[in-house]
Amino acid sequence: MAPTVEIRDLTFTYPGIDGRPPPGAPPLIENVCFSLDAGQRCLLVGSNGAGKTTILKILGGKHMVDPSMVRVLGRSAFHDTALTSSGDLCYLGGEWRRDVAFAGYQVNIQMDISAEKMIFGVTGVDSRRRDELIKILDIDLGWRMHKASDGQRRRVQICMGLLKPFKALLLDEITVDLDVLARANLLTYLKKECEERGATIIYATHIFDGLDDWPTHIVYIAHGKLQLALPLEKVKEMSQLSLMRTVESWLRKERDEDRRKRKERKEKGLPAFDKVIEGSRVVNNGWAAGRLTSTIAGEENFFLSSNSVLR
Ligand SMILES: Nc1ncnc2c1ncn2[C@@H]1O[C@H](COP(=O)(O)OP(=O)(O)OP(=O)(O)O)[C@@H](O)[C@H]1O
Repeated sequence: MAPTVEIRDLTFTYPGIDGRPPPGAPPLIENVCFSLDAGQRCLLVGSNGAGKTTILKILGGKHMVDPSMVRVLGRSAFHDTALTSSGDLCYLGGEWRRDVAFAGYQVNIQMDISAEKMIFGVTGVDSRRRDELIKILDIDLGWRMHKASDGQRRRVQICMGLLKPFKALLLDEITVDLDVLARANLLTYLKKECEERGATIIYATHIFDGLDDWPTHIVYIAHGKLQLALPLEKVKEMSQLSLMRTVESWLRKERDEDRRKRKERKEKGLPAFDKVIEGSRVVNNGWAAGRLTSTIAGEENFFLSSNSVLR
């Protein structure tokens, strides 16, 4: 069976305003390869700025790359919007933290609206799944979103995000606001989703509480390059430390190496940090709501689209 997520030689540079990488800009993500099968849960780890969010956004179809570089359920999310609109592929992170899709609109999660209205506004969902999520996340349907705490608001948002039975889920640290119990319950639920339904999850996080036995795989990225993609057992064989201490040791080594290189550059009279190439920052973080031309017909028709860069 084909892997659920397949990344082959993924290379990416944020485009400038003209849609092309600025001349001289080095790739931000370089030759990343890994794949995950149905039922697997991957922790995506790396230091700040390593490229985790960028990879998740590419997988989620928010930045365009050559469709041969990333396949989710055999398709490219950027080129085939049905992958996300059907709920088969779900991305929770980034922009999603501020707004949620509600009854076909983007809604700010701090509006004066009840949790019940938000959650029941998502149509076409299985009521048993909805009830289970409400229970697991311990949501009071009477909460008013504008008066709810950050964590309460986040629980409603996570509930809404998970209502459709995804096949692939991309999580860019969404549990920071959750209390210990809500986070533990959510992690247990997500594990069950993989074991019972064969869902595949990639979870980028810096919080390792309760994660020692949660993932099946670990992927470590540094400076946009793959350092390691291994099953959890292999990582445990390599290190006697807890997962958090293991990752900490990798990041410490990486930082020491970076410092050593910077020192060497300084000694040679070069600037310690690489020169930042101007023009590669995308306004709105690469997201432009809507498309000028639908690409739902598939990637083979994509050359017809006038919006080949942002979506
Ligand atoms: N829209 C953008 N345009 C240009 N460069 C960007 C953009 N967004 C992020 N970057 C750069 O890409 C690199 C990787 O960022 P990314 O957000 O993917 O890292 P991350 O691993 O998720 O970090 P963190 O752990 O801090 O969330 C960073 O150097 C960042 O400055």
